[in-house]
Amino acid sequence: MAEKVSGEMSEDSSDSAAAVSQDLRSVLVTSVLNLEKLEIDLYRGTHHWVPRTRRLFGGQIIGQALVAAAESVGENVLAHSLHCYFVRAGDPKVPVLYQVERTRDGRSFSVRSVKAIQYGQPILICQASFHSNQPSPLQHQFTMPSVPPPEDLLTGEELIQLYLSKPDLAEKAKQGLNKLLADEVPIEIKPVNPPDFYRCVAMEPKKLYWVRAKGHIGKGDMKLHCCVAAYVSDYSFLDTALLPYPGQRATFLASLDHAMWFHNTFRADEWMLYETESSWTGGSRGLVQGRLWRRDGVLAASCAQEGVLRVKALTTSAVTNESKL
Ligand SMILES: CCC(=O)SCCNC(=O)CCNC(=O)[C@H](O)C(C)(C)COP(=O)(O)OP(=O)(O)OC[C@H]1O[C@@H](n2cnc3c(N)ncnc32)[C@H](O)[C@@H]1OP(=O)(O)O
Repeated sequence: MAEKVSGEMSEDSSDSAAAVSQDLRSVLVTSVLNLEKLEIDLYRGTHHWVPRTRRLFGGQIIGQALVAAAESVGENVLAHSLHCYFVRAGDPKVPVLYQVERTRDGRSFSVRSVKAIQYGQPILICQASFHSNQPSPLQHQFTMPSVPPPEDLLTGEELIQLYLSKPDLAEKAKQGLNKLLADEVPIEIKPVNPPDFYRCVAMEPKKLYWVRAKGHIGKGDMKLHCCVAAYVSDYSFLDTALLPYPGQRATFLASLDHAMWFHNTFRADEWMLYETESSWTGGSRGLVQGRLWRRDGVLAASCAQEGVLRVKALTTSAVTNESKL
């Protein structure tokens, strides 16, 4: 019989003392990243939130692939990096199978290859590397940008409500915002520098927002926090590259690859600052880089992604009504 893995981790004593009720648990750990084990190194994952593009959310596939890879390594190693290619669109109508290949186990590092499969074909290929914790005299990192704390900022939902309260809002824009509100994304965000709704001037391709998984995860297993962060890191990442182009609407936006490096321990259910920037666009593609900061200023993880960006010029009246959350 198939068993569930990873999502339901053991609680540490402070969490069990708090007796976290089931409905406060993050859906990311109870469902999305809770894979069904079918065989040794073979898992099945199901979907929770599906974007309006009707293709599977890339972050979900990466997070699930990392759960599958992490199941096959020792307890004392943590993911330090992953490199993925999205080779086909994921179909939300069927589950995804994850097949793990144990590429190498060394004294310090273990490498795994994971293929995410639908209809017998790979939709994602992922290499993940795990490392045992080792001390080092070499330690440096950039400094976290100075921003207002999450408590002083509006959530994505509150910003949408604010935009919806504008009396002269066009019907089409209202519909778009209401659809956004209805989305059941298992992530909470608080933008630090949200573009003004009516803004139709080019912005620097840089974003800053506080982000965390919705619901409670607990201190628990650092491996699982890495999987949750992998999920979160793909959310609203690639659209950073569109900020300089208010006159263009994306007709096709899809990530081609995603890389991630984990530097320090963190909790994915606590606010982290996501700093994203796009260093380049061209040839219908765009490159974005991201840094996930713990709120105490420690750099938790770095990410990079290239995506396809196909756009269409907006008419002047449409530019003013486009939502740029
Ligand atoms: C943004 C965050 C996310 O999570 S995105 C989700 C994760 N990423 C993904 O799902 C991407 C998965 N990968 C893919 O879908 C494929 O690798 C992609 C990127 C589409 C590869 O593209 P390609 O090799 O062109 O595939 P294809 O021939 O099957 O075409 C797909 C659709 O694109 C169109 N297309 C192709 N080339 C052009 C072009 N030069 N100009 C305009 N359109 C083009 C094709 O006609 C095809 O369209 P359609 O699907 O038939 O409507």
